[in-house]
Amino acid sequence: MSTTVETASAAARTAPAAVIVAIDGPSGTGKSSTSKAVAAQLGLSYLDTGAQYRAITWWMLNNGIDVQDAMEVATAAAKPVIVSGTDPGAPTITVDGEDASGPIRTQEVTSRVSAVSAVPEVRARITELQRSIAAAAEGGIVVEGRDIGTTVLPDADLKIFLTASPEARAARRSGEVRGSDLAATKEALIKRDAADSGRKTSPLAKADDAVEVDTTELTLPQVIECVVTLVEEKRAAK
Ligand SMILES: Nc1ncnc2c1ncn2[C@@H]1O[C@H](COP(=O)(O)OP(=O)(O)O)[C@@H](O)[C@H]1O
Ligand SMILES: Nc1ccn([C@H]2C[C@H](O)[C@@H](COP(=O)(O)OP(=O)(O)O)O2)c(=O)n1
Repeated sequence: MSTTVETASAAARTAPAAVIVAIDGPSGTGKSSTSKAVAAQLGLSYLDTGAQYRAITWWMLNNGIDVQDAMEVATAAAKPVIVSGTDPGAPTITVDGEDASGPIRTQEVTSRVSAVSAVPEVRARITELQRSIAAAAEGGIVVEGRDIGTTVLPDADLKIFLTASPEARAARRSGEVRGSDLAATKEALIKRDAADSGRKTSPLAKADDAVEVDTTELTLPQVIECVVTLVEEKRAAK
């Protein structure tokens, strides 16, 4: 009996406390790259919530749903089965059992995702899924998106809001696609940010208690180091 108690308390002394980290911000600020690296370095799970909104958008487009028709989108919102893998070293996403990780990154999905993700029934469904994934991550999790700190996980242990100038963000994004037009990338990115920030239901916003990190002049390793330090401080205080 006493051995069990001693073993349990020894484990509590050695295992780091589980932390829930919310990382939000607009497109191209470094959320995905930072979140994956931080989670991998600290042994946490990882969830890309943008991939889930992209996945439901991809399903709508494949199933003949008019994504400009909010009623049609709302009616279909419960149909696709979306499963996210939370290993930061190999994140996965399937829709109705099919690997969706490639097709969700097409230009067509990118240009439609803001309309679909503005529909309240879509947000309710995906938010519930995100909360259940976070609750199941026993060792802690880094969840990245637009409304994680404000709506999905308002009690997160640490909230980070990443920003960067539109110029830096557009340069990063267009650097990913060979031959892409920088001006057009910047215009599309600003348009998507405006749609995501302007929607009624849980818009892109910084939570009052989030730490804002401007990544414009920082390298990715510097941003990762900054967030790792913040997470370690929170863990130590738990
Ligand atoms: N601080 C940084 N400096 C330079 N490039 C960066 C930085 N952070 C991210 N990147 C690069 O910018 C691109 C977009 O980053 P990503 O993590 O996908 O952003 P987000 O998830 O916020 O849209 C990626 O190619 C990534 O490697
Ligand atoms: N928590 C979230 C995450 C993403 N979304 C929506 C709004 C975004 O424009 C799209 C795509 O998100 P994603 O993070 O993949 O976007 P990036 O192109 O990586 O910046 O999904 C959202 O509404 N709420």
